[in-house]
Parts: sequence; C-alpha cells; structure tokens
Amino acid sequence: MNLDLRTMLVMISALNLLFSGLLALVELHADNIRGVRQWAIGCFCTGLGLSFAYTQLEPPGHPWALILGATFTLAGAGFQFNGIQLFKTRQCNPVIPWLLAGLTFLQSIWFVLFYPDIHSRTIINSILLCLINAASARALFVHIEQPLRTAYWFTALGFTVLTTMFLIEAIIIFLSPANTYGLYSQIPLNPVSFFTASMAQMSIAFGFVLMVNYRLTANHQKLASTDGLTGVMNRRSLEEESIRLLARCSRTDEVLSVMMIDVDHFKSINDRYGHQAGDEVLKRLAVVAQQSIRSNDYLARYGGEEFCILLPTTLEKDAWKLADRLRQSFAAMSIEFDGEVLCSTISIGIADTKHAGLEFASLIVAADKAMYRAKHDGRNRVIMYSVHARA
Ligand SMILES: Nc1nc2c(ncn2[C@@H]2O[C@H](COP(=O)(O)OP(=O)(O)OP(=O)(O)O)[C@@H](O)[C@H]2O)c(=O)[nH]1
Repeated sequence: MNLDLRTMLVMISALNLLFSGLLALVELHADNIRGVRQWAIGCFCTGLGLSFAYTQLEPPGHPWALILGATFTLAGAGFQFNGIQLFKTRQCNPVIPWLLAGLTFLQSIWFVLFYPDIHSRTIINSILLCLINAASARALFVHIEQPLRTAYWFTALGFTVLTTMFLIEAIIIFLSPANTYGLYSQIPLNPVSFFTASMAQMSIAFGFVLMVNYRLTANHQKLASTDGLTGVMNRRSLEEESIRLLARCSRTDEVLSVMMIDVDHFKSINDRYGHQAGDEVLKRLAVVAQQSIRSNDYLARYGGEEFCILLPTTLEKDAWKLADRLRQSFAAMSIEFDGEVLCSTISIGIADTKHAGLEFASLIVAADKAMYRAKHDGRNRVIMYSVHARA
C-alpha cells in the first residue's frame, strides 16, 4: 500500500482544525464543564503545527516552518493535557503548554538555524511528545463511574498509541545512521507513523466529545434524581431504589425499614419567619438526617416538609434507635436565620417489611400511619408501626 504523506498530513491538519471548531461549539453549551476550551485550543495548535509541517514535505522547506510546526504541535499536546486535568476538576498548571512550546522553539532554533541536525531535533521532539502524551494517557486511565470510564479509556487509548509511536520513532531515529532521516525521505517509518498519528488524533478528538457527552448525561441524570432545595434524592429516585431493595428482600429474606419524617408545625414556621426560613429548616434537617444514616441507607425528600429514609437490613426496633437520635439532634439544633433563632422538632413513623409487607406502597402507608400517630400523641416523638399504629 502506497500511503501518500502529503494527503495524510493535509487531512489530519484539516481534521484537527475542524475538531477545534467543533470543540469550541461544544464549549459554548457545556456549562460548568471545564477543559473543553483547552482541548479546542490544543486541536487548533496541533492543526496549525501540522500545516506548517506540510510545507516541509517538498524540499527545501522554510526553516521557520519547521520551527513553528514543532512548537505549535507541542503546545497543542500541552493544552490537551491541561484540558484533561480541568475536566477532571483538578488543578492544572497553565505554564505546561508554554513550557513545552518554549523548549521546542529553542531546541528547534538551535538544531535548524545554528547547528543543523535533524536527528537530534526529531529525537528531542519525539521524546517531549512521548512524555506529554503519556501524561495524558495516565491521567485518563483511572477508575471512575460508568459510562464516563468508557470515554476516558477510549481517549486514553489514543494517547497511548501516540506515546508508543513517538517512543518507537525516537528509538529508530536514534539507531539509524546520520542523514538518513527526514520528513520527506522515503522510509517506511514516515507513512506508518503519519497513519498511526492520524488515527490516534482522531480517536482523541472523538474521545473528548464523548467525555463531554457522558458528563452532560450524568449531570442531567443527577439533576433529575435530586431534590433542588436540599440536594438529597427526590421521591422518584427513591421509588426506583425501593424496587431494587425490595426485590432483594424477597430474594434473600432480608428486612428493610422505612422512616417517614415530618417537621412539626412547619406551616407556623413559614407564617412567622417566612418561606425562606422554612426552606432553611428543611435544608438543615436534610443535613442532620444525612449525617445520622449509614452510607447504604437512602434519604429522600418525599414531598413538602416530609422526608423518607430507606434502611436496608434494619429491623423496626433498630431503626427506632437511629430515628430517636435524629429526633433529639434536630430538636437540640438552633437555626439562625436573618437575625432570628429558630427551633423546630420532627415526628417520625417507622415500618418494616416484616410487619408491613414487601410492597413499597404498603410500607409507606404503614410508616405514614405511625408518623400521624406520633403527631396525634403530641409530636416530637418516634412511633413504630407494629407497636402503636397497627389498627
Ligand atoms: N418553606 C417551605 N415550605 C413548604 C415547602 N413545601 C411545603 N411547605 C409548606 O409546609 C407546610 C405544611 O403544613 P401542614 O401540612 O399544615 O403541616 P404542619 O404545619 O407541619 O403541621 P403538622 O405536620 O401537623 O405538625 C405548608 O404550609 C406548605 O406550604 C417548601 O419547600 N418550603
């Protein structure tokens, strides 16, 4: 197969410029997702660098095209690395692309203008590209939740191919006799490395878009399953979770408890201190409740001033102890709002699968019954369905 270097170089530089435009468009609408701008700049620099390199395919190329081609390509790889760090919400060092560009610029000037040596120049460039691409691959080969992991690893694969390719290139050029390597020389290394780099660059750009897409999907899923005021799960996702947990209970004979929590006289808090003060009480209750439960329990805002907690592998009487601790912590709390100090209490009803059955609806009805019994008995207390509320 006779691969034409010029066509490949034109294609890959045009694709990189196109991807930079695409990523710039993605950036416009990817609110809160950091790093996309760096990737757009990175692709632009790489595209520009490769366009300069193109002019070298017909000797004699202009020395400044050589120098600028390498400089922009290295800067592009640096911007891509920084974009990954920002995407991962890590600190990034803005100096990295400039440092890589500066180093490449200086060594290229030296080995092009003052001491022409294509071998040393290409080896140094290949080593720098190998290192920065290895750093990008390393940053992406991490264990994170799916489906983002697929996108990370797909992109990391592109960087790994580039790393390996530049390493092999550096070794081959190092071992080859002087004056036998050139961008335009007819050696098998050039078409192979051009083709591999083109494929890798393309998969990296696709990988970036995939990463943004999966991050946006995850953000939307989180928004759809979270209560906007308190940040805990909403009723819909609690119901989804309950289906899974109750199916496990029926398979394994495990027990599950449900806790319904309702703020006492909440209407009068709203009426006396205002709706925002009421919101603050709900937020503080969510925080205390979250701190009181285990990592495998589920807290959700069930509606208005009502919260619900699912407690897997917990009997009613054990849930009672936890609920009473939560009731006491909340009652002891003073909530400052707008110069006023508010105190509030909660009533809690508890039911478990042993007494109320394996249907989510029947568990909620039972826990609600217990909670209304707590209200009826004077509020600020915890009632178990099996003991006091079963009629
Ligand atoms: N601030 C605020 N108030 C809410 C929210 N959702 C519901 N409410 C209010 O919560 C109040 C609930 O009042 P009620 O159902 O009468 O109950 P209560 O006053 O807590 O009385 P008991 O439950 O019997 O102790 C209503 O006034 C609702 O408007 C919310 O998100 N924020």
